[in-house]
Amino acid sequence: MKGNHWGYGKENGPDVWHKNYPVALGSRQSPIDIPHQVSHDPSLGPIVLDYDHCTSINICNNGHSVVVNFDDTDDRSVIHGGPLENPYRLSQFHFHWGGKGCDGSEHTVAGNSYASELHLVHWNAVKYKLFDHAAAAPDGLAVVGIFLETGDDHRWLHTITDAMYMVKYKGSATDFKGFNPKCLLPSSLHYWTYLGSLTTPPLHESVTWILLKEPIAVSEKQLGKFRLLQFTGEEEDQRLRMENNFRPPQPLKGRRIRSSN
Ligand SMILES: NS(=O)(=O)c1ccc(CCCCO)cc1
Ligand SMILES: [Zn+2]
Repeated sequence: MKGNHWGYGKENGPDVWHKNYPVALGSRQSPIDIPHQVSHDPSLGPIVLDYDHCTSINICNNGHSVVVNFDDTDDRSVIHGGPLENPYRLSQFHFHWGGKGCDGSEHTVAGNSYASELHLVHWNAVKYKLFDHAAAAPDGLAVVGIFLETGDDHRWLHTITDAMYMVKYKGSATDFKGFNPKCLLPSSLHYWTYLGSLTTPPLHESVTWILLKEPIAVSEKQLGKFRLLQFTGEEEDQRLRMENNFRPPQPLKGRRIRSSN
């Protein structure tokens, strides 16, 4: 991986991330496979997403995914409840997906992948001053994972896919105001939760994962628009289509996965 930064290719993909990020071989890495039997924990309350005053800022292509960033300078959009001791502030959301007709989720359920996975990234601003401090702390982040399966058009996803032609190349960004990710939630907020990590470098073991059991449906056409994005910048000779930007499941290493009701 000399010089050529981490990515999802043969030379710089998940199998070699450990060379620059040794925590890749750690004891609480993500994603994982969610097995059939998960212990139900009646003490686990509902997860609450207070996004009514959320402020989206822009949508950008960071060379690894397409990301919608939020104003997280105050507690205007937080999640709380469930396994969380504090409220966690919404910072950004992004996606992971596969190639045409291939699955691209990061977490798998009883060995099965979904077409894509949406991550709503939140940080513990009660205990940490900055996102990057929280991102390196064991109780710093809470990521809500939502599975996407192919089916009917998603009524609201078009606002995101329509903006993608503006952020085709790595390093591009455009205004993206007034988007409330509540419209991307499934009808049920039942979830699995476990302690894990960022699924991309720096792979910090700082994430309380909250995976919603119910997937949302998006059309193959909508997913196809994700694949118009490129890993590479406008000025680069190589034109690498952004797809298969997912890390495969990692060893559970004795961790407990809990299920809300
Ligand atoms: N795929 S993920 O939700 O685990 C995720 C979320 C956020 C980051 C950015 C970490 C920046 C550390 O300074 C990286 C990965
Ligand atoms: Zn992610």
